[in-house]
Amino acid sequence: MESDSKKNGCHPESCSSGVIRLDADLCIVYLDKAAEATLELPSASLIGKKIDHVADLANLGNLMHGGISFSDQVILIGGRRIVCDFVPLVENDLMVGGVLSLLGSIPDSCNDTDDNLREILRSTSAFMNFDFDGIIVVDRNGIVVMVNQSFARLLDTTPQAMIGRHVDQAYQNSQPSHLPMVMETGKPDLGIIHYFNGKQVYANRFPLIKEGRVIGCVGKILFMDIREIPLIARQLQAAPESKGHPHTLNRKEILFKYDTNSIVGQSRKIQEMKETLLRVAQKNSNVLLRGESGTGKELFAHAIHAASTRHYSPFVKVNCAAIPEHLLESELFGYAEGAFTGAKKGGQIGKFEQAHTGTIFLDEIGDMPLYMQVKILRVLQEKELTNLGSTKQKTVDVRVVAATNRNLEQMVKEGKFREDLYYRLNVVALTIPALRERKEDVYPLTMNFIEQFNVEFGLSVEDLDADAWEIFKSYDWPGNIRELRNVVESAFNVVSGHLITRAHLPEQLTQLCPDTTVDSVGIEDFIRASLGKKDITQIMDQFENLLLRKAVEFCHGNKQQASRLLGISRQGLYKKLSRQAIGGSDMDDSET
Ligand SMILES: Nc1ncnc2c1ncn2[C@@H]1O[C@H](COP(=O)(O)OP(=O)(O)OP(=O)(O)O)[C@@H](O)[C@H]1O
Repeated sequence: MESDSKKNGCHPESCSSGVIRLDADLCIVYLDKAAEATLELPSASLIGKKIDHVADLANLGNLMHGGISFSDQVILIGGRRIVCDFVPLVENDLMVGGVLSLLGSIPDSCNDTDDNLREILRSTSAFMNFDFDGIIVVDRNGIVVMVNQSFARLLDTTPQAMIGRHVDQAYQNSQPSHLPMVMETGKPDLGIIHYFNGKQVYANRFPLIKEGRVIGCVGKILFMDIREIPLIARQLQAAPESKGHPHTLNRKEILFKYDTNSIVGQSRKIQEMKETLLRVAQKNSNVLLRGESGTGKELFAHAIHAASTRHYSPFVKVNCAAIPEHLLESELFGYAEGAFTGAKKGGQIGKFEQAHTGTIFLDEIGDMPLYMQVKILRVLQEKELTNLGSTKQKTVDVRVVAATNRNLEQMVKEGKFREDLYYRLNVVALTIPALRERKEDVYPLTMNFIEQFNVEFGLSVEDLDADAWEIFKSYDWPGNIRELRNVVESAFNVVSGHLITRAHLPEQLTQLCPDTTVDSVGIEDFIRASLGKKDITQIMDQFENLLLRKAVEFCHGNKQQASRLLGISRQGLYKKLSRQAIGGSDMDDSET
């Protein structure tokens, strides 16, 4: 029988913490009080010492020397196991030192790890952290002694929170671990499907046997989601053999165009929405996305799919407003061979079937005709559909994400939208706020689009000038993010330098925020209005413009005299007039 403390496990104590700064040779240059306490030596005797003289780093030492960061790894200090992170300090591509953060110790009282197992852990800890597949190691008592980041991430936790706990306590929201059973039988458990935090994973488990004795057990997750397996098989089958080398599967290839990271925005509203989205995505409920046109409803729909367990299955978009009414039914539900004149041989699969096991995105759902609403409701309720021209019922498993910018409640009242369908779709409603309600997102969105268009246009635009930013901030963006994106794109068509200025923006924006000129408000007010919005070159430009015009005016248009008045050559004056686009700047010899 295990003691209670063992059963409950122990996890790192926060008391053994601290920060140690190291130089390029991994000698201690600074340590805080907490680290001093953890090392149990006064700082004076530690400064200048090599870190591997005071701690057993095992293979982690190689990583530190190589300037490679790691987190949640175990080192030994005075026989105690301390969980730590390492971040190298790099200048001009050279490692100039690093910071070792001690996160907490795993108490000895909870850890009578076998020496043989300790040795295995010491020699494998470094590579385990970088393994893409999830790996966990428990000692013979079932206490987690090592777990890598991939594994912990699957459980929405960190290695630090798991190490030291009994494996029964360490898995949240999952089937109980089979590792204790494998240790009991001493036999490997291969190709097992295990339910882990909302996903079915494919795993192997091996007992660790030394001198005929089980000293622990390793679990290794081979596929983080078993739906990956047929996909990989399909990709391998389709691999071009003619190239002479096997097609290596890049996991990115099976990922998506957009995911939650594609949603740019730092406003509280958008951050909260992203959190809700991640929570909602894990469930299977239908989602209704509301928001004005261009707020990002489609982007959110993609992100929900990408964050859901359906993400290896298709995401199928249907724009309900764009499909001619007479084609809607066959588009959505497919048709059987010979269903109507001109029907394809073999029939056609509909959008719902295409989305089987995945997500269907019904955009502009408010534009769906009433008779089609009934049919959609049936698919949602019965999970069954019938192809046009057929009597055979087919089962479909789809999650519906619908979107609209129309007032569905009003449409229900007016009898234009079915109430029962409304409730079916509105299980989870997410309303994306208009851009004018979260102006703080204008900056990150603009910078994000600048980055995208730099690649697309082959330019190196860096920023907007202060005046253009002012316009962006005061404009209301009725077309929301789509309009912002279009404005940045149109600026890319005319910009030549590193900055987007007022001159590159469309009239609809600049008209609403007229420029303050010296002429319109006078010198004092112009300076007051410009400081902080325009830089010195722009302000001086305005003064030069005024001065040039006044000089030419004073000389009744005689540029020769005006140039003398300004103390510059005639050519110099023409150049300046031309640069400032002041009229009559063509060389006119008659004036000489
Ligand atoms: N938060 C965001 N971060 C980055 N890009 C965004 C964001 N929101 C929207 N976009 C971009 O803005 C454009 C419009 O977004 P989207 O098509 O998703 O809007 P929508 O609400 O579905 O519009 P509509 O109602 O007109 O169909 C797209 O190019 C999209 O990628």
